[in-house]
Amino acid sequence: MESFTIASKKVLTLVLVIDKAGQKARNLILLGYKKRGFGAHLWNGFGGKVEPGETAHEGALRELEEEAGITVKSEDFKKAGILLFQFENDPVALETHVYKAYEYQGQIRECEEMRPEWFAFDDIPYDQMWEDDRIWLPMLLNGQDPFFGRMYFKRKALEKETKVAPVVNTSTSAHVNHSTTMTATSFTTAQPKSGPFAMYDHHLEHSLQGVPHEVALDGTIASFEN
Ligand SMILES: Nc1[nH]c(=O)nc2c1ncn2[C@H]1C[C@H](O)[C@@H](COP(=O)(O)OP(=O)(O)OP(=O)(O)O)O1
Repeated sequence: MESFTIASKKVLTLVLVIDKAGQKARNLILLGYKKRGFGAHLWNGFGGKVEPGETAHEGALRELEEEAGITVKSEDFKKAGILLFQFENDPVALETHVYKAYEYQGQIRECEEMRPEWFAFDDIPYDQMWEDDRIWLPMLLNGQDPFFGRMYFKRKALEKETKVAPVVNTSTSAHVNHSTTMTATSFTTAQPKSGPFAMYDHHLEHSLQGVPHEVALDGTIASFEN
């Protein structure tokens, strides 16, 4: 039975850097190819867990520097939204604070976790990104932020035919043929062995709305302060 009860949450950050005067006057977005960890093998913004004593804003700036080698002045750093990711039967919700920046300082560099690359707005690799990105990233790029999104990753049953070997009934020596259809429910918040995160074994539902001043999330409050 599906359950989306939140017992606790992790606060994460996600930063999108945009170059409006990019190559050949095309708008560009900086994404990172995640080489390991949560979301490995996907292109994503830069970010991670907010550390104790840090605000989401501070954590986002720190992660951007760690993962892409660049800094953004506080006044150029804008909150674009909050996304709450919930996984069926997982009581830990991921509250992700999304930021955008149009200016940055420093030299973009690869690190052991992320390989940064610029993409034209019309060439964003949505099929190699988290499934929810195609819902809210266009809003961010079109200036339709701030937004609040609640994304539900539901389990999807996978039909798997498993033929069980014939069983020999020793008392009668008769062959009894069993052919069983097994249904495997496959879902994980960890990464799959290969390819993008659970692209085939979950089903995404979502609701998006403008951000109220404070967002109540089953008893928890996410303040929408920058
Ligand atoms: N559904 C989703 N869509 C999306 O676009 N980004 C997501 C996402 N779920 C998580 N993220 C982002 C948020 C955050 O930037 C990153 C996960 O950060 P984590 O810190 O958990 O991962 P790491 O394994 O890199 O851990 P660190 O050791 O903290 O760097 O993935």
